[in-house]
Amino acid sequence: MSSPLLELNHISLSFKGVKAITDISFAVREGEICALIGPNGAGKSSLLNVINGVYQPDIGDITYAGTRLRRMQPHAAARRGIARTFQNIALFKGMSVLDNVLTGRNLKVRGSWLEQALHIGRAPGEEVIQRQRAEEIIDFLRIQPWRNSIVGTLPYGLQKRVELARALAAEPRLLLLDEPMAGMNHDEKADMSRFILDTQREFGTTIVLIEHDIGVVMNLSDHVVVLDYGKKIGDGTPQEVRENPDVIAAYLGTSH
Ligand SMILES: Nc1ncnc2c1ncn2[C@@H]1O[C@H](COP(=O)(O)OP(=O)(O)OP(=O)(O)O)[C@@H](O)[C@H]1O
Repeated sequence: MSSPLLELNHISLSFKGVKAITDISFAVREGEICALIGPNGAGKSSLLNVINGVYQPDIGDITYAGTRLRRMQPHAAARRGIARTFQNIALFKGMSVLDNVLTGRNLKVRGSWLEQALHIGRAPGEEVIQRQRAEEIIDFLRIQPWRNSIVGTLPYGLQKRVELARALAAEPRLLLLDEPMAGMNHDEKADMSRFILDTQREFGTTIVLIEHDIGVVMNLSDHVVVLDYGKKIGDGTPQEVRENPDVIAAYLGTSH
C-alpha cells in the first residue's frame, strides 16, 4: 500500500457562524481515486476548496506530500501540483480547445516574462514544447476533432472533457474534480469514467472527486468518504461504505 499524499486533520469550517464542515479527518493515498459523496449541502465542495486553499479552515490543518500546512494559497497549491475542475465549467468560452488546454501549461513555461513578451531566448522553443504537450493531452482525451473549435460552441459533455484536459495539462500530482459527470447522459458518464481511470493508470495521478451518481462512484473509486451535514459518516472501500448502516440510513437508502 502506498503512503498518504494528502491528510486532512480535524478540519472545521463555518460561514458567518453556520457550520459547513465539522471535524473532518481522512487520508488519501498516493495514486488512489477517492470519492466524496453526500447529499446536497453536505460540505463536499467546501472541503475541496479547503484542500486547494480557496478556504482557510477555522480549525485543523492539511498535510500534503509530507508538508503540514495550516493554509495553502490557491497559486501555491497549483505550484505544488494540485489542479482542479469546477462544478460549473470554468473555461474561456470564446477561446479554442487548444488555447484553453494551453492555459493549463502556464506554470510549466520556462523563460522570463521578457523572453515571453519579446518572443526571444527560450520563448520560441518553449512554445513548441508547450503546444506538443497540450496536443498529447488532447489526443489522450480524444478531443482532436474539436481542437480548433470554440469551447462555447461545444456540447456540455465535451466542455467537461476540455476542462479535464486543461487540468491534466498542468501535470498534477493531485487532481480535484468537482462533479465531473454532472449533467451528462449515460454514455457520456461512461466515457468520463474511463478517462478518469485512464488518467490514474497512465500518469499515476491521485484523484479526489465529488460525484452524485452512486453507481459511477462505486465502480470508479478505490476509496469513498461520505459526508452528511458537514460531518464524516463513512470512510472506506466502496464495499465497506455500501454496508455502513449510518451511510445507508443517511444517504444510500434515501432518494437524493
Ligand atoms: N461561500 C459560502 N457562503 C456561505 N455559506 C456557504 C458558502 N459555501 C457553502 N456554504 C454553505 O455550506 C454548506 C455546505 O455547502 P457545500 O457547497 O460545500 O456542500 P456540497 O456538499 O458541495 O453541496 P452540493 O452537492 O449541493 O454542491 C451549505 O449549507 C452551504 O449553504
